[in-house]
Order: sequence, then C-alpha cells, then structure tokens
Amino acid sequence: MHKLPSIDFTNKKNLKPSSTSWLATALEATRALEEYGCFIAEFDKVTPELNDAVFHGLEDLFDIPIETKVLNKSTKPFENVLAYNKLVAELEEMVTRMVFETYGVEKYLDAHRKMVTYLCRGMKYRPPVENETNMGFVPHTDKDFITVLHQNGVNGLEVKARDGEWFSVELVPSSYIVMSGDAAMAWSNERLYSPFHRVTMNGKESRYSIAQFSFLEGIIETPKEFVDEEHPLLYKPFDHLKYLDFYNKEENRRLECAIRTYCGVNV
Ligand SMILES: O=C(O)CCC(=O)C(=O)O
Ligand SMILES: [Fe+2]
Repeated sequence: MHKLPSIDFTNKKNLKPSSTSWLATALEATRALEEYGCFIAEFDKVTPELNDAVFHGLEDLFDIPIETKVLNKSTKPFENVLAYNKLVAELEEMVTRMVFETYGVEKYLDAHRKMVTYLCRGMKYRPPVENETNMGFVPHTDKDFITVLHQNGVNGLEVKARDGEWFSVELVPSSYIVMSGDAAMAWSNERLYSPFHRVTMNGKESRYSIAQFSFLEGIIETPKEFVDEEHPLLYKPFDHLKYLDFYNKEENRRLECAIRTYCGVNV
C-alpha cells in the first residue's frame, strides 16, 4: 500500500536556501516528485483565519444562484483569495527552486520565474446521492508545471502510483499537496512524474478544494543537463499555453498522454 511522504515546510523548519535543512528537504521533495509525482507539504503561512475565510468565500460563491452566476458580474474583490494565492506561491517557488538546485540546473531558474503565471480554481464536490457514481473528478494529469492543492477537511483525492495502484491521500487541515504536472515531466526529460489523480466522494459532507496551477508564458525546453546517451531527449521545446489550448480541444481530452502526442520526440 502506498503512502505519500509528508514534508515539513513550516516556519519551525526555518528553511533558508543552502542551509542543511533546506538541502535535505530539497532532496526529499525532488525524490517524492520523481517517485509519486506529488507529496504532502506541511505549510503554516496561511493562517487558520485566512484559510477559513477563503473556504467560506468559496462556499458563498457556490451558493450564488445560477441566474446570478451567469451574469459573471461580481465586483467583490477577492482579497482573501489573493492573499492566499501569494502565500501558496511562496510554497510553489520554494519547491521549484529546490528541484532546480537538486538537479544542478539553477542557472535556468531566473528565466523560469519570469515566465510563471498562475491559475487558481476553486471546486465543490457535493456528496453523491443514491444511485449516483461517487466519481468527483475523473482521472487526469495536470497540464501545468507545479500544482498546489488544498482542501477543506474532507478527503477524497486519490493518486495513481507508478505501479498502477490507486491510493487515497489523507490530509490534515494545514497540509497541501504539491504535484508535478505534464510540463514539469517534459521539462525534466521524465525525471519528474506527472501522476494520474482523481477525486472520489464517499462521505456525507461536501468537499471544497482549491488548486493553484503554475503555467509558463513562453517556450519550455529541456535543459541539456537532463540529456545524455542513456537519457535521450524525449520532448521537443513547446509553448506551454499552446499546449493548454491543444488539450482543451475536445478531440484531445482523452489522449492517454497528451504531452507526448503534443511534443514528444518521435511521436
Ligand atoms: O479537488 C482536488 O483535490 C483535485 C483537483 C484537481 O485535480 C484539479 O483541479 O486538477
Ligand atoms: Fe488535477
């Protein structure tokens, strides 16, 4: 039975670049992204108050009647969500930096950071009613570089391990899932893994989750450091946002490995 590693990114760890604890955490995080394509991060920068405010905001948003939602006219500033996004971006930045350093490709980090843009998506999964499937989100891989996922207290996320086994992820409130997406897999010449994952609803409570995706505005190219005789180049340089457009076309949504079809070498 698989279990995701849980890695401490809390303040008490005092993660300072180049410190011993930073290096150890960097290695742990990178190995987890290689093995499972994700890990649980303990992260305490988002205070419980902000966390609650964000989830209450999400509940209110989903409660707006459909007639009002379709007007798409909210002028309500999403201050809490923006504050949340900034703090979660710190986690994403830390993990990305750790991965680049662990692979010795940190000279590409500045260029990478300049290209990062975020997409944040809030989700509500209501409990299934009788005779309804409990599938909340169909199996998929993320199309971005690094995703940070967070949920209200209700579990439901399942991840497919490299051996094909699905296993569930149990989170405590202050924890997040950090996951590598297709773009990170291609960039790293498949050192990092982009795992299939899905949401299954079992209990009686609604599940709310927030996903923060990092996309790159521009071309992603595998650093030459990942390529040698034993590891031939697997992906051609690709435009990340155009990959998203490709995936969003109906005929491409069910491809087994969209990124390979899109920019795989010899495909
Ligand atoms: O709700 C979740 O935990 C998963 C969401 C997800 O996989 C996605 O938005 O890509
Ligand atoms: Fe996902």
